[in-house]
Parts: sequence; structure tokens; C-alpha cells
Amino acid sequence: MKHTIEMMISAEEINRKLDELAARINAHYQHTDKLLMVGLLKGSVVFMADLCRRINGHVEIDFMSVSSYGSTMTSSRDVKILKDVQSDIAGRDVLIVEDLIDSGNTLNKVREMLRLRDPKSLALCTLLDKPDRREVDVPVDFVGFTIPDEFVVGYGIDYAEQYRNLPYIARVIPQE
Ligand SMILES: O=P(O)(O)OC[C@H]1O[C@H](OP(=O)(O)OP(=O)(O)O)[C@H](O)[C@@H]1O
Ligand code: HPA
Ligand SMILES: [Mg+2]
Repeated sequence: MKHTIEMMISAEEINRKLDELAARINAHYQHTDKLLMVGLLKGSVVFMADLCRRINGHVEIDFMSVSSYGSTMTSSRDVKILKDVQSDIAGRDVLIVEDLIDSGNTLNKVREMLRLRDPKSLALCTLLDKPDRREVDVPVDFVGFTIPDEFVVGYGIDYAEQYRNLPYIARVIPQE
């Protein structure tokens, strides 16, 4: 699809938000030993890299890979688990780290899957939230930016695998 992109959230704004989110997460987990941060590949990689370096104490990171979008702009609702976490999460404090919640299908599936493994606690952090697009309700504990119903790219987020390397978040504008 022919399109252009336009900056929506600058790298500086993202940095400020990361400081704010990390302060809230650090306060929430101040008495927790060995927090496990679980990122969803590939979109959360950049956010995870920047966020985990702001978290205090003993922190472990792990990744899952689930995919529902392929190269389209709509959720297939059929969320596939392509790679599971390596850690045993039973009895652990687990924070799922996601780049974006749109329909909620991805996080709903991942949350349910991890919950069945008896973590001590399970919370969710997302950099971006698009509540207008929600198809399933997912409780989110830490939200960076609430954004309108626009397709976004950058800072780890792709359109057909492009733009993950942008240091800022941009909206995709379809062209004739
Ligand atoms: O709330 P939802 O409607 O489920 O959409 C959000 C998910 O979609 C995107 O991932 P995608 O499946 O495209 O894979 P990617 O992270 O590898 O880009 C995004 O990174 C979220 O994980
Ligand atoms: O806005 C988006 N951008 C990229 N991937 C996505 N997956 C769900 N929503 C989006
Ligand atoms: Mg993703």
C-alpha cells in the first residue's frame, strides 16, 4: 500500500514517558525480589531495552513470540504462539511488556496463558494503548500513551516489517 508517515510522538517525549513509567514500576515493585519482565517479540524489543535499564534491583528478562497481524493492518484474532518463555514463571512476579494494545487479542491470549502457570503476580505494561479499537477487555496496569485509532509505526512497531528502527512513533497515512 502506498503511504507516507508523519511523526506523532517524538523520541524526547518517549524518553520522558519512560522515566515516568519506570518510576511507577519501581515504586510498585520496590519490595519485590527478582522481577521477571516478559516482552512480546518483535514489537516490544526497543521498549523493553529502554525500560528494563530504568528498573532497579534484580530484574530478569524473557521473551515470547506471538503473531496475529502478519503484513496486514487488521488483527486476525487468531493469535499464534511462535515462541514460549524459557523461564518457569510459577511463584514469580511477572510484568508483561508490550509495545501496543489495539484489539486486545494478543495480550488477552498471552495473559490467560501465563496466568494458568501460577505466577505470584501478573501485571501488564504497554507503551501505547488504543482503547477505541478494543475487541476484548484486558486489564492494563501501566500505560505510556493513550492514542487515537490510527495505525502507528516506529520504536519497534512495524508496518509489513518496515519502520521498527525509527526512534520516534509515527502515524501511517494511506495515499491514493
Ligand atoms: O491488541 P492487538 O490487536 O492484538 O495488537 C497488538 C499487537 O500487534 C502487534 O504485534 P504483531 O502481531 O504485529 O507482531 P510484531 O510484534 O512482531 O510486530 C503489536 O506489536 C502488538 O503485539
Ligand atoms: O497501529 C499498529 N501498528 C502496527 N502494528 C499494529 N498492530 C496492531 N495495531 C498496530
Ligand atoms: Mg507485537
